[in-house]
This record gives sequence, C-alpha cells and structure tokens, in this order.
Amino acid sequence: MLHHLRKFMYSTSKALPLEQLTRWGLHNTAVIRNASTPELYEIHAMNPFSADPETRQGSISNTGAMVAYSGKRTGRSPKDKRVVLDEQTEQEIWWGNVNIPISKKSHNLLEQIALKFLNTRPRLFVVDGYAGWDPQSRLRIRVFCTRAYHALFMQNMLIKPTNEQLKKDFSDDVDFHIFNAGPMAAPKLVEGVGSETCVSVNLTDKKMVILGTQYAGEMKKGVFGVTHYMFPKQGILTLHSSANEGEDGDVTLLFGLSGTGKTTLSADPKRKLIGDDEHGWSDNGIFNIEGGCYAKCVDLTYEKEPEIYDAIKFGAVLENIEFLSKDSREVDYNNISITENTRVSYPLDFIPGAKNPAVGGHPKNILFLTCDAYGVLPPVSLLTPEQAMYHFITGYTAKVAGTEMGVKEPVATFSACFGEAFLPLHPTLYATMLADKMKQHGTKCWLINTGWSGGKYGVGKRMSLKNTRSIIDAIHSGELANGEFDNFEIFNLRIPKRVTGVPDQILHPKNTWTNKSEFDRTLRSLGEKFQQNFQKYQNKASPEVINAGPKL
Ligand SMILES: Nc1ncnc2c1ncn2[C@@H]1O[C@H](COP(=O)(O)OP(=O)(O)O)[C@@H](O)[C@H]1O
Ligand SMILES: C=C(OP(=O)(O)O)C(=O)O
Repeated sequence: MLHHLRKFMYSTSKALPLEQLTRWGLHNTAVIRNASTPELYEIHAMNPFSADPETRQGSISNTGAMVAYSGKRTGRSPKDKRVVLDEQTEQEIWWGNVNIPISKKSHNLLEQIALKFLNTRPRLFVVDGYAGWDPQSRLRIRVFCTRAYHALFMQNMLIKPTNEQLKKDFSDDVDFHIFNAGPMAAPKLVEGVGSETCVSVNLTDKKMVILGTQYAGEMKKGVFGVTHYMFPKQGILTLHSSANEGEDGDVTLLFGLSGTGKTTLSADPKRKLIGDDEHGWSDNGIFNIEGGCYAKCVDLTYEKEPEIYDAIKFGAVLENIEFLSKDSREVDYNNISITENTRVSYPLDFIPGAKNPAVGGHPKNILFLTCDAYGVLPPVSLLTPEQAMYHFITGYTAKVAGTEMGVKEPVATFSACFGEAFLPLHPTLYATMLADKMKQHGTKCWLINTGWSGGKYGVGKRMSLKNTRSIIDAIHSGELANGEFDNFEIFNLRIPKRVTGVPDQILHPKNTWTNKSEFDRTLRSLGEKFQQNFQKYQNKASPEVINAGPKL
C-alpha cells in the first residue's frame, strides 16, 4: 500500500536538483518538494489518533483543516535557542539572555545529527519559499522536514514561488536553510546544549538546526530572526508587527508581543490585511515578510473573530486542539487541555480582501499593543516622538500563557522593540531606525492597552475586544488625533477625553478600579519597574528619550 502510494505521490515535476541534497549528505530517496496540499493531507492522515501523543500525526477537522500535534513542546523555547559565535558574529551580536552563544563545532555536530535523522525517515519534505514580498530584498528560504504538518505550515507561512520562480530562483543555492529534525531529541552531551531541545542558528553560514521541538512557530520565528540580522544591513527595519491598509491607502502598524492582539486586530473588515506578525520597512514602504498568518485560537468564536474563524478550512493547519467529539471532528476552541497556545496557520488570501502583493506605503499610524496585567495603563494614549522611542525600547507587556514554554499566567515583562527574543543586534539599533523613519514620514504613535481593566489580573477583566476595536476605528477616522486630551499621571501620557463607542469612564483606568489608593500604588509600582528596566539603556539613549519615561 505504502509502496503504491509513494509511486503515486512523488511526482518529479518539482524535483530538487540532486546536488542540492548531496551537498548536505542527504540521500533520502523519498523527497517531496513543495507538495500540493492534498498530497500533504494524504500523508498526514495516514496515522490519525495514534495513542502516543509524541508520534500521532493527526487528522482533519469538520471544516477541512489539517489537525496536528506538536508533542511535548507546544510553544517556543527561547531558553534553548543558540547562536553560533564566530569571528563575524562576535562583535556584531547582542550577546546575553536572548542570544546565547554556541561554538561552530557544536552547531556542526547538531547539524550532522539532524541530517542523519532526515536521512532515515520514510520521507523528506522540502519547502522552498520567499521571506519578504518586496522582490528587491526577499530571501530564498529552504526547509527540510519530515512531517507533512510542518511542510504545509511552512508552505503557508513562506511566500509561495510559482513553478517558474522555483526553477529560476531555487535551483542553486538559497539564502537560508532550516534543518528541522524536531522529533529527535537534542544530545545533551554536546557542549552548549542545555536540554533535550536545541534551536541553533549559524548566521554566518545562514542555516538553522531544530532538535527536540516540533512546535511549528519555531521555524517561522527562526526565519524572522534571520531577517532581523540581514535586512537592517540593507537599511530595512524589521518589525514585530501586523499591518493593514485603509480605503485611502493609509497604513497602520500594530506592534506587540505574543497574545497582545496583532493578528486579531489586524483582521478588520474595514481594512485590507497586509500581514499579521512580521514586516519590513524599506524606503519603498511596508512589506510583509510572510505568506500566511498564525493566529491564536483559544476561545475562538465566529461572533468575536469571524475572519479568522472562517479561515479554518482546507489548507489551514490547526495545531494542538482537541475535538468536541471525535465522531464529528468539530473543534473545541475552549479546550486548553493540551495548551492555551492552540494555533491555526493559513495563507494570507484566506482573509477576505487581504493585499496581494502584501505591501503598502509608509505608515500613518503606529499602535503599540500592550497587554497590561496590572490593569493601570489607559486603553489608549497618544505618544510624543520621544515617548514613542521610550516605549519601543521598553516593550512592556504581560507574557500570556502558552506561546513560550513555562509561562502559566500573565507575567509582566519588558521585551525591547516588542520582540526582544528575535533581535540578534542591539535594540537601540532598531529603535534609532524606527525614530528616523517615523520622523521622515510623520507617523503618529499610540499606546493601546489590550490587557486588564477594572483591576489587575485576577481582579479586573481583559479589555473588551469591542472597545479596543472602537478605539482603533477612532484613530483611523482621525477623531482621536483631532480630539481633546487629559494628562495621565506618572506616565504623562495624553489620554483622549472621548472615543465614539467607548464608555467615557474607562478611558482613565482609575475610574474602573474600586480601590483608588490601590490603583495609585499599582501605577507607581509599574512606573518604578519601567525605570528599573530602562537603566540598562541609560547610556545609549538620548536625554530626551530618558526624560520621556514615567516620573515618580
Ligand atoms: N481587547 C483585546 N484586544 C485584542 N485581543 C484580545 C482582546 N481581548 C481578548 N483578546 C484575545 O487575545 C488574543 C490575541 O491574540 P493574537 O491576536 O493572536 O495576538 P498576537 O498576534 O499579537 O500574538 C486573541 O485570542 C484575542 O481573542
Ligand atoms: C508565533 C509566535 O508569535 P505570535 O504569538 O506573536 O503570533 C511565537 O512567538 O511563537
């Protein structure tokens, strides 16, 4: 049966030139490159509902999405990420907690182990695609992996080349390789490896090895990290943001850490989606780095997020969800027994009206989304250019449960550029580029709290999506920029007096707290945390930017 299937499946029309395999010592003969979605579904569904959660391939949902399980790791593993320290990277990289060094020798050992694994699997998938919609600066990415789910995921997340482009751009070398041997544990005996998981990047030789994690997000964020290294060298700023475009062509960027609302809020029926997570800002404007979206689907309902709900169909990949019943294959979005970080990946064009090509002009508005677990930051405030720099470098939010392993409830965190985990270079480099571009294009910047209101986590409630959406509508209509403002104490932010569709009393968060002195204490304590955090940037930031922070 398997033999028959193989003969049937492995068409040679998209075959990879042999030397592109042998140069790595790859001799697996069952190679499938840029497989069609049905082919991937057939392979994927061969082993549904295996008793062993580590190996179960998965199944298909009642709406036609591929359903897959990533095993033990259901979020990214930032503590297990390594970057090769060599002559080139030694001076360039922002070494520390985010970029943990590993020797070239160890990386090469991991690569050899991964290649052995790829050689011994029943089949090897190759995914070739672009990162970046701007033809002038796009990167050619090649992924080797052994699970149909990973192949479909990356075929969604990279920009799909036509058969002609495949021949022209992907026959020789490419710009970056990913060797995904995720189902195999990392050998702890290799120096520099800290656990059974290791994601090791060699920025000089442009390759990445994944061992001991099958969480698909590791691949897409791996590509993002590389663009953060390569694009700024060409004057292109990389952004951990979503982007959309209004009827008049005005572009908005929505920055934010995981779970703050980039994907949810950028899917807006009144605006065209450019992308939900990763963008570049060049002299030509904004371009999406990806070909697809990767949305959280915990508690998803049609009523709250119709565009995302409807995107869960044939060609989408649902990761780590449970069914309401196995008979119906209907998905239970409220079930978090596997993880809170249930996800769905789908191509951009699954969102009605998404832009193709996914590019836009220079942004008119930038929204910093922060999910404040203390419930003291206002739902919206307008930032001066100096405050914009301060808050960009600070990158305050609460990490919500799920996306990173080990986070169980919201934890206040400061993540530079709203994406510290993906920055190979020092944050002030990206912050300076942002300041220059904002100044050049007259971009306005707003801080939006999509987190708690009426008290901290456990006491208050998450800001309603309806109110956040009304706030964003009022930014887009120009109502807020032209309206009146009050001053918000300690942080000295301008908060609007009124926003259409939003109750006046929630605009100043103190009004939503029953215990006012507790509010004052919590606000002051958050201000202190900001100041403490900013100390590490004190000698690199200008006095104006330092002065734009909270005053106690
Ligand atoms: N006020 C709000 N604004 C944005 N998202 C909210 C809000 N309240 C609840 N949410 C939920 O928070 C999650 C945001 O996730 P997502 O948009 O995928 O974040 P990101 O793309 O930034 O990682 C979604 O599950 C969304 O339903
Ligand atoms: C997929 C990820 O990003 P986000 O949560 O921002 O979508 C991730 O960080 O693993």
